[in-house]
Amino acid sequence: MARYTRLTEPIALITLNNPPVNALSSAVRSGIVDSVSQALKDDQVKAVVFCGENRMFSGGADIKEFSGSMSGPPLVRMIHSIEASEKLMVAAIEGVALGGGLELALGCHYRVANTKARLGLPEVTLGFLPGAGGTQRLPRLTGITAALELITTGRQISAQEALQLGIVDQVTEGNAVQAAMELALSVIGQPLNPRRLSLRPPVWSADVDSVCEVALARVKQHSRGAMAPVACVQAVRAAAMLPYSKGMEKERQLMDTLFRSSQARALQYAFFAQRNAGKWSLPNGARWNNTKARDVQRVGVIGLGTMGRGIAVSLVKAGLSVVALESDAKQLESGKKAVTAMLQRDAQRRGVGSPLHLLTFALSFHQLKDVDLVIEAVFEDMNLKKRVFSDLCKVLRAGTLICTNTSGLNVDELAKVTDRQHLVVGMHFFAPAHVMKLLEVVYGSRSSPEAVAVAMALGKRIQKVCVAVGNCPGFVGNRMLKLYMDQSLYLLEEGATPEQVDQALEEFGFAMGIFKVADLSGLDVGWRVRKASGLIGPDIDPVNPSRWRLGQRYCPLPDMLCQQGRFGQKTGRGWYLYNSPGSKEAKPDPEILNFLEDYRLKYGITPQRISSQEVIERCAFSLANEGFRILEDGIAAGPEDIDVIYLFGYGWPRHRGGPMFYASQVGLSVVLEKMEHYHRIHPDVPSLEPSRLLRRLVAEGSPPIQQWRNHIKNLHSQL
Ligand SMILES: C/C=C(\C)C(=O)SCCNC(=O)CCNC(=O)[C@H](O)C(C)(C)COP(=O)(O)OP(=O)(O)OC[C@H]1O[C@@H](n2cnc3c(N)ncnc32)[C@H](O)[C@@H]1OP(=O)(O)O
Repeated sequence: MARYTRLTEPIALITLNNPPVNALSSAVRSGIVDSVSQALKDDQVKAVVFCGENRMFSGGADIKEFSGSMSGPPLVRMIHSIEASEKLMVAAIEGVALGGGLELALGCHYRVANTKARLGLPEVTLGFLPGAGGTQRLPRLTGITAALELITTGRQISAQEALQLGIVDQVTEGNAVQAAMELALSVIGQPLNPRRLSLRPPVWSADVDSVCEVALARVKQHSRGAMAPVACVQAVRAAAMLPYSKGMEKERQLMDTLFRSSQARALQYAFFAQRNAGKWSLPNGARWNNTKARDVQRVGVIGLGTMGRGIAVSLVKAGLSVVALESDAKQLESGKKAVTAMLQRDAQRRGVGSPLHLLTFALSFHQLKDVDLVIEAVFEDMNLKKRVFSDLCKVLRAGTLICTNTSGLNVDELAKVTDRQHLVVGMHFFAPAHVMKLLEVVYGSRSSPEAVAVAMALGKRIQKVCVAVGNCPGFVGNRMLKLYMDQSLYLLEEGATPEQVDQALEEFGFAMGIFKVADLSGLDVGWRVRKASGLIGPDIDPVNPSRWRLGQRYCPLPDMLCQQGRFGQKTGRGWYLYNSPGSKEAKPDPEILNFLEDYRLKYGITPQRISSQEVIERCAFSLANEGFRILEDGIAAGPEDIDVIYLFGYGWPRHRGGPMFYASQVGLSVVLEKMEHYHRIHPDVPSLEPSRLLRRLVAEGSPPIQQWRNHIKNLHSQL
């Protein structure tokens, strides 16, 4: 797990060997300790160079080990003895040096990095701090301000930036091991104490308190209740105030608290859930590792509205050739201007050449004849999409895939109008499509495994987090969102205000409360969908709209707002008031409070005091309860996929893992009890009834989330 090699006379090479990222597992740490001791015993060896197998230094501590009992040599002690060694230690960094990987390098006396290497301390993203001395050594190299920024964000930096910050001593375009050996040979014999970061005094300066306060305010604003960024600031502050040994004590105390926290468990779960999502499987047994995706080079994008523009930009940025089609010259021109500007801005920001040569703009379907795959992104209207699909079949080559960007329309119904149902899949992008990371890849009943594989591979290529999901109204994300929105609206009817609901959700950690999100997306969007689905029609009294539709409770509040022209941010008024149309700052609107009071009076509803706890329980548990139904229906392969969708598409706080993980943490029996309670009080809301799978998991002793897939399999085999 760590290979020891004697190089030229005075140098030994220690190669970390634990593919794919050379994580510092217990075996690797043991290997390093043994190899260092071998080098120390060999009188001929004057210097040691550390590197990683396959030109990858190290991705840090082995995250899998955190959930078990830790064994092997502790990282802190190992790095300390490397730094304290009387022989010269040099890190040769290629690929990445992250977390414990970088901390190991910081324990070395010199660091050399290849130009393409990336360095960082991302522990904060896993709910930790750099607990192997990183919070004490890094500030002693870079100063407090840079260390605070790097450690509280977990940002990865280039070798060049690391050189500027003093984190590495040399950057090489060539082989870092070779460069590290040359450096070692040139400094052998020089005193090592000045190179031992732990011997440096605290990095105190007169403005330390104010710098740390600013950092604390920033992390509190961004972290939405996450503990780790706050602990990172406290640990770095210690490096400014205390000698190294005392700073290390502080680091350890803070780390102990974080290590035991449910937030750290949630963040590590999220790390693996995200990577698991790429390992898709379909109910028919097709999987990511038994299905080949053919190559896609040229993609057609139909419709250059908001979604089509973002999709085209994502594709071009990934180096794909794109034919972007619009139905009339005016729309094409405005789409072209927008896409071009977005791409040019991006190229400028990244300091790369403009990729506009990859783009062709078209008005005729014939220009799509030689594309490998089409993404239709026209307006969310089934008939319009069907027309586009059948027109496409007249020009496309036989094997070309047709993907629809829809947020919930029936993929099977669309596929039926084509001559290639097996090559039709949904690709549900999230707005703005060039920014949002999530992509739901929707397989219909006839979609072939190859079509799913192609869509998933394309999504990965354009750097999306892709989740394969089955076909049902709203798929996974929006199907669950509907129930979450319903509960939020019922809470308004029962006595809450939009800001009260939003505040509870934001304190829970959501990026934005649901009413602010609704204002941002536009209330008219859902209004149109409700009209199209027959929930609003000529038989509904616009003045006293019914609160009972299609056999269950219905909240007409958003329709009533739309009737008043309150469409959200775009009209300057929605659930909140804005300074002007398009402005983003949401302010409570007294008119809304009066409107809600009148509404309750009109319908004889006695307002209740709604606690934040009730807001969270009704919203978060409803999401999870529907998630269980989605699992029962086989629409998502596992709870991790649902959580990834909520983390990347709906602003669910990462330090709470996702709605399914949250339910598992709160305790499934608690969730069941609460759902039973709310369903008893609101029997007119069928979705509050606990799902069968939730009941079953509780009956089976509430197994850990990692085992749910087996229980779901058993459930399916008994159906
Ligand atoms: C205290 C805490 C200390 C001291 C720490 O060091 S905590 C760990 C800090 N390190 C990190 O947070 C780095 C995490 N890893 C990554 O950011 C990326 O994996 C990568 C940049 C190193 C490589 O990215 P990429 O090439 O895209 O590959 P994947 O992300 O898909 O990863 C490949 C597989 O490796 C597994 N992996 C990655 N890092 C670790 C790790 N530190 N410990 C254990 N396993 C790791 C990852 O899960 C993938 O596994 P499979 O899905 O292929 O099974």
